[in-house]
Amino acid sequence: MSEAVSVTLLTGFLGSGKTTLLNYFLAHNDNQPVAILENEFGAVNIDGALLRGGENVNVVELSNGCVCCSVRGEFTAALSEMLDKRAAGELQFERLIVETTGLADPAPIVQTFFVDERLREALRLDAVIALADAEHISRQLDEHPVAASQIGFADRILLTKSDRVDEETKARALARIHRINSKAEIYEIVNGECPADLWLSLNAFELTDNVELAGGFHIIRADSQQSSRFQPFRKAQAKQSWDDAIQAHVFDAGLLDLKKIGAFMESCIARFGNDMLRYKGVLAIAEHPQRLIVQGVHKVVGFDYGSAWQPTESRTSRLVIIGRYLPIEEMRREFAATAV
Ligand SMILES: Nc1nc2c(ncn2[C@@H]2O[C@H](COP(=O)(O)OP(=O)(O)OP(=O)(O)O)[C@@H](O)[C@H]2O)c(=O)[nH]1
Repeated sequence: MSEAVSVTLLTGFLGSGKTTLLNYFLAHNDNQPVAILENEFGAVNIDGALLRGGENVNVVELSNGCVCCSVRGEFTAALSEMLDKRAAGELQFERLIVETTGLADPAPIVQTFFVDERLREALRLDAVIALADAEHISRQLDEHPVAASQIGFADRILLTKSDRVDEETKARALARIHRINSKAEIYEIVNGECPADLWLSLNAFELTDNVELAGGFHIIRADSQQSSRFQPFRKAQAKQSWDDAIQAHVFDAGLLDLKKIGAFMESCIARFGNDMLRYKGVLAIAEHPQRLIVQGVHKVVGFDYGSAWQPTESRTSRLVIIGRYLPIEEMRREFAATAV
């Protein structure tokens, strides 16, 4: 059986720049066979000239509704059909990019890749990329809960259109995005000019040891000699608060008891799994030489042992949960009680 196809899910509110990013990618694609599944209510947004030039690009449109509403049906069927055609040699692609409509909640789409058996074997979800329009994201978050869900699910966030806002507006947008998802790295891009390796092949669903929080954002300018510049978040902005239902919560501790942390995770997933969008932990287990990694999307969870602790390292545990309506104080108490 051939290797699983790497899938990137592109999300972001209406007009956030998804198609612009795709067009930039296609214009700079080095002929790698790629398929794009578009869910755009019939509108052909991908630049036709680019498509004609790119013989290794296949665009499939899913136009009878929004993927998040028909996820068990049309979306799964469209993916299966693409896989059938690939197996029959009618479609060639090593990579699949799914562009969702700006109004789609990524939750059911992400889950499809883990729940459907055939898709789970043939496709490997690489990462969820969310685009956020620096000019409009604050209003979109105020008015549309789905905008927070898109950001909450993301492994990486691309902040677009910063050329249209002043520094103050950008800083506010960044602080709010970071409060919803403090784990995803943020890259500021203009007109889709983003090197492909910054949003493709991130392996975000692998059980890796990394549970760092983003401390700032990267500025990408295609015309710049320097390809990327890191800028820490402003301290003052971090104090501001908004009432987005979705938020990132960080739980820190030292050594944990294996049975207790197992029971805590199981109980959280059973009680609150529907409201836990994404979570990841790198945990130090008493009397165990390796890190315990836990990673999940709602009720789909994976555990594994990662790299060994070095003698010089202090064994600390960190769990980050991006969720909504969570009884955080109660969860903090329960998490703390799993310490040895
Ligand atoms: N000034 C500026 N305009 C941008 C930038 N990125 C995208 N745009 C423009 O924003 C508009 C919307 O971009 P699209 O790429 O169509 O956005 P989309 O997310 O695909 O939109 P939907 O498919 O409707 O959800 C287009 O006119 C783009 O040219 C940017 O960084 N700066």
